[in-house]
Amino acid sequence: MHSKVVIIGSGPAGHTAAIYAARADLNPVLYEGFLALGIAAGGQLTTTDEVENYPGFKKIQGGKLMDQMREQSEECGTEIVSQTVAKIDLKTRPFKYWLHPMGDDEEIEPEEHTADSVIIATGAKARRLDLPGETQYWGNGVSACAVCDGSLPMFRDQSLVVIGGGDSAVEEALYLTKKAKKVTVLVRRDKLRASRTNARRLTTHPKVEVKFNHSGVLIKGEEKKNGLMSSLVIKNNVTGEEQEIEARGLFYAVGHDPATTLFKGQLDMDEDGYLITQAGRGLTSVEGVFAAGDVQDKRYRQAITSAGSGCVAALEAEKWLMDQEPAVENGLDAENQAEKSQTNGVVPEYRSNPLL
Ligand SMILES: Cc1cc2nc3c(=O)[nH]c(=O)nc-3n(C[C@H](O)[C@H](O)[C@H](O)COP(=O)(O)OP(=O)(O)OC[C@H]3O[C@@H](n4cnc5c(N)ncnc54)[C@H](O)[C@@H]3O)c2cc1C
Repeated sequence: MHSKVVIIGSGPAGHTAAIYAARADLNPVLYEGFLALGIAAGGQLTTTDEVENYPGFKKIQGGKLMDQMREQSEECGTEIVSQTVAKIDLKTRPFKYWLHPMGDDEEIEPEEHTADSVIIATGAKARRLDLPGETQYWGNGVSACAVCDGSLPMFRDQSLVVIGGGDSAVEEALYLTKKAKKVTVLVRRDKLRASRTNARRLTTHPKVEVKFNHSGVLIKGEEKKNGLMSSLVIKNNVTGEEQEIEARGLFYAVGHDPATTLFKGQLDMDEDGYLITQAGRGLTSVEGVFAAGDVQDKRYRQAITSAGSGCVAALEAEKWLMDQEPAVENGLDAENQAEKSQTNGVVPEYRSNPLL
């Protein structure tokens, strides 16, 4: 199969890109994944309950919001394929890619597909600690996103715990202090990895207690269906001593893994594996390949910012494809053809990516 635009990923970034590309008559094909990275089609929002900060919806279930986005992209004309992209070759154009028949652990299908442009919206996965009780109380106290969930009524005027020692952990803990009674921050080592300013803000905040050399051990709570968490057993890593502390909420701030394994060695990435894009435009280091959403954003990681960058990536892809048309329609002369093959398919006068 050959497509003008292929979108990989099915979170808010992927579906927004699909809506824009479909409305521009680009006939996009969106691969929503079959439990890619262990996340259902629809992305991270399918793992949360209430979303209260997506404009237009005062309160909506994460899964429902994503179902509605999917419906909208399909109605606009997107072809949605429930498979995971297993392999991609971005070295020459048209780009080539292959699929897993079903889940990530399945063999790769031999059939080769091609695309003129690719929008990467594969997202990221918040790291979990696999503490006992985590699955039981996930969404009922345990979360991986304070900015997303910290304002929920269940956390107001409550004692909360954040685990992590970097700048994200500090920012998440400070965010929680606005509504919580108390925030305890568990730091595995004897110091924070945050900037000095952030560290000072945290350690001097009247609602915050930082416990260095401490880890979480066991999450406890109500023993009924959808029961809330109520406490956390913690351990002093130096003395081995354990204690139980009051905790209505537990927020992991131990990092995210961007879904970029497919693109290693092909696209520029930062030291944490996030795709590097040109700020505000979604252009990656390869012309014709765009990225949107959490896969290229380690700072904000919100549904609305992902949707916004999905729109940008689709508009950039549309413009870029249009810029290619004269070369295709008018036919390139032999000299240009030779130059094109030597420049990885990029004809200099049609170059729109200033990074190249
Ligand atoms: C528990 C939790 C609660 C949250 N709550 C909120 C909230 O209330 N408000 C808010 O604004 N944000 C919230 N967020 C953050 C928000 O979910 C993310 O910022 C947003 O979903 C990122 O969107 P995305 O489009 O970049 O990708 P993602 O949502 O990460 O989706 C990417 C999708 O692509 C699929 N995929 C990956 N690789 C492939 C492949 N090779 N082939 C095909 N498919 C693939 C993945 O399986 C996944 O389904 C929350 C996050 C979490 C974890």
